[in-house]
Amino acid sequence: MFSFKSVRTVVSDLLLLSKELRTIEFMFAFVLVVIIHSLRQKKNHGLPIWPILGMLPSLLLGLRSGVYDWLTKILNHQSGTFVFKGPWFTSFNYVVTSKPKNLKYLLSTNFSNFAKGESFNYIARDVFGEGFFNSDGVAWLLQRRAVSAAFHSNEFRSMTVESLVDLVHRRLFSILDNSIKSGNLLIDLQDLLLRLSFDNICILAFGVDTGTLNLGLPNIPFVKAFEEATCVTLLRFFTPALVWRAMRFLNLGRERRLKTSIREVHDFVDEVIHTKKKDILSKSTRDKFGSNILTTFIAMKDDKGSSVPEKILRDTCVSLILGGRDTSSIALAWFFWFLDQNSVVEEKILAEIYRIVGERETGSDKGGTEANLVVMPEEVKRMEYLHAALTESLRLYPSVPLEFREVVEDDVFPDGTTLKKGTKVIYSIHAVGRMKSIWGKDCMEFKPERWLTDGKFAREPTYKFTAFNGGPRDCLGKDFAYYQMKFIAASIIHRYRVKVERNHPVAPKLSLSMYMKYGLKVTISSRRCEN
Ligand code: HEM
Repeated sequence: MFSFKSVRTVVSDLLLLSKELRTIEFMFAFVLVVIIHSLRQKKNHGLPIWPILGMLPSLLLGLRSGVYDWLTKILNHQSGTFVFKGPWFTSFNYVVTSKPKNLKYLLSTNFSNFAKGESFNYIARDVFGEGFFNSDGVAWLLQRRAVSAAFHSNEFRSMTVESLVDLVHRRLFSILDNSIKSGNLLIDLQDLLLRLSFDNICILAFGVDTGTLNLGLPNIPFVKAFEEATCVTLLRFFTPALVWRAMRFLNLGRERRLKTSIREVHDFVDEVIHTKKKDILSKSTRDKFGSNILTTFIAMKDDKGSSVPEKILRDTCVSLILGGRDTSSIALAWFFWFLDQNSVVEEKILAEIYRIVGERETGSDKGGTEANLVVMPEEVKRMEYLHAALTESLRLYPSVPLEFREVVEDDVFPDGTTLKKGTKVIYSIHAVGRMKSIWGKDCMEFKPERWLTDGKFAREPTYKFTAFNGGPRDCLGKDFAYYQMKFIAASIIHRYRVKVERNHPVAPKLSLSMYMKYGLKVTISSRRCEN
């Protein structure tokens, strides 16, 4: 029998339940509306915008899957520009672009309104200080002028030729020959190329032979520390400032590793500067590699007769290593990976080398098939197809994939995007090289021919091919880099066949420079055996 009381309890329980159900229903509906609303933002903004977190969840997913391709996909979808909105109440917002007309405006037309800026300078200051990659105004201009004068001197050019012959023919070839003798061992070509360009820039810029490409491939702690430092610095750009600053303050995680790496990088460079200064003062040892950028910097005096401060010397050296070591070796690693999949291109490069060295005057080393052939500087310059193939590789895998700027005064991009003073701008060099609107439907294919007109290399404007930047901040080492890359590539291709390991994983690493994340594992065989 039901009592009146128990019926009342059941009814009140049911009422309570239905109230709770309604609350749950309401919350569910609310969450659904928020999700639908956030996802619908994707159509207009390129990414969902979530309450409080903004676009951060998508960025975290993008960082996991590969940030360069992720950005390129959004940029292609958004016709070349989108605004990244970070969490509420933070300044973690960016205008991201890859539109040529915006780039022309930013790099050249209104260059002075797009600085490296205070916030980016702060992010990279721990590693690069006030070095030319990380400074604006007078500090940048003075370093640029000094580096430019050194790069364009005849002495620098002839030293480049000399040191490359030694590094490639004596050191690199010994290692490659050894690997053949030992039964075609797997080698990491990217690692060898990085060692080569590191030794080369240290010889040319500092007059110091670091010998990382010597037989036995010695471990130099500086190298690992440098790679770690550039990697963590890039991650800071994609982390809300509050988070990475807190991690730095508490000495946690990657910020802790960064601190150790920076110490090692600075110790190495300080030691180089200290030794050079001692050499100059004592004059007891003659500089083995003649004058170099560092000795020029040490000797420089301002109007008041003061020398360049030690800190600026260090910052310039660290920037020179970044510019000189990573860029051209990484570009070569991607290039050899492309060649492995494009045997026709490799054959064309080989044919070009044979044709050009075959035209040498009688009496000189004719040796198109000569094993020890040393390619001469004038011959390197005439290698138009090789130049095109390297450029094509850089289009798809630019050594510097992303660039960062800050807007100085309120402005508007030519595509109509509003830029408030202090807006942070990222331009994706990686995306510019992969836009259908610039390169056509076959933009993802590796085709050196797209750079050739009547067999001659035809350059594109710098705001379409931005691998070397453009305008007043364009790459000062471009000619040097092309010479170095062409000389190394021609020498290797002429003498060896390079085969990439089957199923070798290939992906770009997240860092300031676009290393191959897993290196480039290859086997080498001698072409002599084929003739
Ligand atoms: C494939 C090879 C290279 C590529 C793709 C490349 C790319 C670039 C890019 C994108 C910039 C602009 C950086 C910025 O403003 O933040 C730059 C600047 C610069 N690069 Fe290169 N670079 C290469 C090789 C080199 C080499 C080998 C050197 C020197 C040994 C060098 C020296 C410089 C210098 C000094 C600047 C500073 C320009 C300035 O801020 O005024 N680069 N390079």
